[in-house]
Amino acid sequence: MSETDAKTPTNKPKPRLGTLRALWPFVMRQRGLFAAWLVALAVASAATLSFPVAVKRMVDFGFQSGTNIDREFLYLFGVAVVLALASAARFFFVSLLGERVVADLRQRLYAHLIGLDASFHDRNRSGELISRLTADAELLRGVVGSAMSVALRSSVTVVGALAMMFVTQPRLAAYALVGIPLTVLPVVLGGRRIQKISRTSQDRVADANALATETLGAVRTVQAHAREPYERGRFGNAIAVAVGTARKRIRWQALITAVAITLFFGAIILVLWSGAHDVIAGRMTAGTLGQFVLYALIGGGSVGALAEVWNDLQRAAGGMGRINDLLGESPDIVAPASPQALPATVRGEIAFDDVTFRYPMRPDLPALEHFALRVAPGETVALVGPSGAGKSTVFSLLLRFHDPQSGTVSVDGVDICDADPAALRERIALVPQSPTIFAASARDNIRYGRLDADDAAVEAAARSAEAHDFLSELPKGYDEELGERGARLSGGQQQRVAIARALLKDAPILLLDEATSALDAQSERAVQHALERLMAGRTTLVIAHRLATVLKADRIVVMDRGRIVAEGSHAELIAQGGLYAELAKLQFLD
Ligand SMILES: Nc1ncnc2c1ncn2[C@@H]1O[C@H](COP(=O)(O)OP(=O)(O)OP(=O)(O)O)[C@@H](O)[C@H]1O
Repeated sequence: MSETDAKTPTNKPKPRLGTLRALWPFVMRQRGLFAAWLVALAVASAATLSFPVAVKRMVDFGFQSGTNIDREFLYLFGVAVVLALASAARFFFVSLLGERVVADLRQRLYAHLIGLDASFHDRNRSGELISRLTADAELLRGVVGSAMSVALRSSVTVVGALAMMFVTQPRLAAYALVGIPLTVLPVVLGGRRIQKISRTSQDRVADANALATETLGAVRTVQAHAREPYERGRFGNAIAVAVGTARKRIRWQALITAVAITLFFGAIILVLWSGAHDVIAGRMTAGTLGQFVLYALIGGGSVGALAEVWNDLQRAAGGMGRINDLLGESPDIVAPASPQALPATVRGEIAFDDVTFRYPMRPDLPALEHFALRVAPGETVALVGPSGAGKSTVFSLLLRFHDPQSGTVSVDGVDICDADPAALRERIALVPQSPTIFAASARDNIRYGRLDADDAAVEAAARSAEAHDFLSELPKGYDEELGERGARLSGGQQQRVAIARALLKDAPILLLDEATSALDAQSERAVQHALERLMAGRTTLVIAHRLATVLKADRIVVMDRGRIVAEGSHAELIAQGGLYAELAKLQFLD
């Protein structure tokens, strides 16, 4: 992917109304509802259009003495009841259709987003993606659940009313026909503009959402800096900008509606004026003019509705364009068509061969350069180096979050580019520096390591990780909700939950990013014990920050600027002096 593509979708050409076609497959998955809606729509429209006929009968015959006026009113009421029932059915089917289609779309979008690779998520803010999932999807609910309905219903009504106007009075109808194209023109022209503004408007909403997601997600940092007023101001500004753009769109929409309605009714009134003269001259009955007036009003109302809906469709096309862009993103990291199976006998051997890698967002700076490392099954290798040396990148490449530009990474003798990423990741357990604790029960948090583990296995893992004691002391024990990002646990406790998760996963390869933050002595010892149990019998790559860890490693690899600069045991490396000796002095104060 080139760098211009790698930017956010903002630079892509704006979508046309045609983007809404992408909704069609989703609608077709609800065929039954769609068909039921069409039937209800047809019945309701027929009932609407037969109203003026009933009115004409009432006026022309019902008011003549000697006829049965009651029957005419009964007929009128019958039409009203059919209209009511059919309208209710139409509303029910189309609203449900909207809900289902949007639910389906959101589900697909989420499923797609969560599968996109690290470089996609590096360049897209999660808050913005959430906005696509919510605000943009919401716009489409409006389209399917209402705009589509109004559009079709109004079109049917306009055509029907026009046809009936011709049946009633061809000459007057011909006059009215001239008025319609006049009204459609400004609507179409204005619609283009609205779509453009609308897309910008949705982008601003996404900006505000992204900001809120980020700051609410880091609320402690915000409060610790006493930056609540600052963040309130920033969010307020983002919202104000969003409202400003929306206002522009609304203004255009209002203007177009006014112009369309004026033109249409202007034409109708002109026609009526001429009809009124016909009635006075005795060329037409009053009932016929009444029927014509009603058709003209029904038709005119529908044209107004179409004008509004046209604008809604333009807005939704903006949203759908965004969603389409996202659905069109394909991950760079995919399983090959016929992935090579990793050997059945798991050894846990790792090899980096002459790997050079630059992050897509930093093409100028190699994060790893001619990096070569072999780790034997069961060996523990400590990675040490200054910040930015590329230690975490080693993990990312091994997990295949990114592919190197040159060189190969292999596990158990298989180039990981030839393997299925899911199979590869099954063989690796990661304990990150700040573990991710989900807003779920402690049990489910540990079970994230192996979803089918039973309660006994979860508890055994927690015991080995020295997490059992504090977990069972929680008010609800293992069923206690840990709060978003583990807000209810201390740092050391969070680490032990993460270790329990990795123990449960029981993968042959362990990637461990040691926490830099100092724990109290007791917690530290518990974490160390838990880690020892976790590392036993596994190939371990550890980004080490503690002397104890470094001393226990089979080998220490010193990295600087993406390269390996020294290798050996602690004593050997200290004796060599150089970067390691310096780092040791600074870092391993204990
Ligand atoms: N997602 C990313 N996009 C662009 N550049 C990145 C990304 N992640 C890391 N880098 C850059 O790659 C280089 C190596 O980073 P890496 O995170 O591997 O270093 P590290 O040794 O783990 O550092 P630390 O000990 O501070 O975590 C750094 O220069 C960093 O700025």
